[in-house]
Amino acid sequence: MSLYYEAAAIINNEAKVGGSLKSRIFGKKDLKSKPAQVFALVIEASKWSIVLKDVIERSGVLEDEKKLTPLLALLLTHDLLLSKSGVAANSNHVLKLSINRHKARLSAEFTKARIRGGFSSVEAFREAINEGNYGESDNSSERTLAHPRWIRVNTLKTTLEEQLATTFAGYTKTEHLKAVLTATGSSKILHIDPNIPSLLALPSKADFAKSLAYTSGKIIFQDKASCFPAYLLNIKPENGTIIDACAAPGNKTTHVAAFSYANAQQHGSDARVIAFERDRKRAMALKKMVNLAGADNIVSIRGGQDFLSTNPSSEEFSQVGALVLDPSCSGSGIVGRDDSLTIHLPSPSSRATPGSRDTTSKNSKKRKRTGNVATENKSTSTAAGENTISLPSSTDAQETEEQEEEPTDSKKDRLQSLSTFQLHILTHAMRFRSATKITYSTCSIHFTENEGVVFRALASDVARKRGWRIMRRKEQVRGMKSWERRGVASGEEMEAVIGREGENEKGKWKGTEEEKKEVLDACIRCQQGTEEGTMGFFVAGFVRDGDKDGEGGYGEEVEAIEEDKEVEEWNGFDDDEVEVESNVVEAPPSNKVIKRDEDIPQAGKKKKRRKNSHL
Ligand SMILES: C[S@@+](CC[C@H](N)C(=O)[O-])C[C@H]1O[C@@H](n2cnc3c(N)ncnc32)[C@H](O)[C@@H]1O
Repeated sequence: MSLYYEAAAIINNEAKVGGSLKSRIFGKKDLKSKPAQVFALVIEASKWSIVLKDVIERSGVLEDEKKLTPLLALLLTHDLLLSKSGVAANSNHVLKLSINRHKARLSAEFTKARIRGGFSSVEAFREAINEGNYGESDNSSERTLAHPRWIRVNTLKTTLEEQLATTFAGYTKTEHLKAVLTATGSSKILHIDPNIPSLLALPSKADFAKSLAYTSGKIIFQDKASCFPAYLLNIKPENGTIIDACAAPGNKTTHVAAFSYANAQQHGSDARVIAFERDRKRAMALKKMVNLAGADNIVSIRGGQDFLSTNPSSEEFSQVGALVLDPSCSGSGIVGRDDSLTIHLPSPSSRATPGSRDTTSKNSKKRKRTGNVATENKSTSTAAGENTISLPSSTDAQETEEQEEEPTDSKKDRLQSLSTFQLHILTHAMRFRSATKITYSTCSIHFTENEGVVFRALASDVARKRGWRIMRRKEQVRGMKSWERRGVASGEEMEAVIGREGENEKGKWKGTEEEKKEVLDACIRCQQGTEEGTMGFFVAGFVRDGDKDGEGGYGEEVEAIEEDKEVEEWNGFDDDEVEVESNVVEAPPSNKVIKRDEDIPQAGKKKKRRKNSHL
């Protein structure tokens, strides 16, 4: 099969597998073409498709070449006109012959498109395409909200002021995040986040991956929501050593290290963080990140070590005063930065008439970018009459979730087993002798993994015996207290975790309506696709008075876990798939409207974890 057939099959997801485009290509064992070549072709052709669609239609290729599908025509035209090495096939290959027959017309239409766009050279045209400026409306109110490029200034190595004066010199500050969300790719604006210290929002296409500041660890790509847990911990001298229980790839570890260091500097104490990462491979990524961030003197990495196998009463953890828990989750809140890959397909029967040639706006920059359309197997027609293949944007993904009726039984089961594992991590953390503060977070939008786990943890034996309670909103650090999006729960969801009046049900939370509201108000949520520019995320803090040191023995909820011989655990999508592998691009499964969670079982690793021996 040629490169073009293989690329088309991948885009159409004929193998019906989940996961990112990258993983589908690089994980496909029977590819004849080089995976990197297929990947590059798909990405480049999708970027140019907004131009090539018109070029192909105006050339009438599809009317003359009945064997070419719109997608094949697009891929071939891309290579014919834009690849240095041309169409990658033998000169007598049927595809090469059919596209070559139209070379003169295609080239002429491409030149016209370039001139209409006001580009003096192909290089200038390419630059606009790469920066996402082509096809953008000039009117910011007409532009769709893009997920910003969040950049955390790593205060272990530099300061916000220094970065503003160097890496971001030439950028204009805006008070309004929305200006960043609707900015064109080349806009040099930035917004200093009002909630998280030393955090910046830049337009989504801002590319600092090759900047010295990034390669030297002075700036870190980290979604705003992902900065909440370390900040909410509000590290104080009395917190002693901090544990990050689920650390790789290390965004939160290095953030905690930065806060610990600042705290130590201020109070003349030591900064010490212990980072657990059960997966050895991921522990290597963690080590790299910790070194790059200049946190290696602060963070001691326990690579390949299961946090759940630690003994909370052991001497080595006697100084642990606070823990950050960011366990594996369904990842349903993750916004793949590049998951809105959209391919504009030429229509088979729309050779432009002379009149229509003239009506295309002189400058396609005026044309509004086609909205992403959740598609089925075939390309779909948008209201604008465009055929596109696309993955839902972050907003679409959210809508898909909301439109979803009842979660299926298998999805419910999966969330249930995830939440059992998450509760286990949380109640284990509550046993550390000197611990008085915990943050628990997920990048999930599901109650079961979020507020549900919080209520179940509060009702656990260990929480009651050791005096753990929710960190109330009024006790939270300023930027978190002022964050408006708080915990949510429907009556039905609450029923699952709240005990009935007059009944003594094991592991069920009991409290007044007022107390329930207080817990929900203490929980912090982020929602993807909003004007807040975050991914979907959840975090809650727990505190206790240090003088209450009940036994904290293993309670009923853990016994319940022990009864399952094995805890099935989903390893989920992790931050690194968003922040570290920021180039991951997803293409659509071919046969259905995408629901993020449906991708999960194939996309990540599902593991059977043996129950901990010490429990
Ligand atoms: C959501 S990711 C953590 C992301 C990380 N906190 C960050 O901000 O970069 C969860 C990680 O926890 C690890 N993990 C899951 N269970 C664990 C356990 N019991 N002990 C240690 N690590 C665990 C997983 O391998 C995975 O790398």
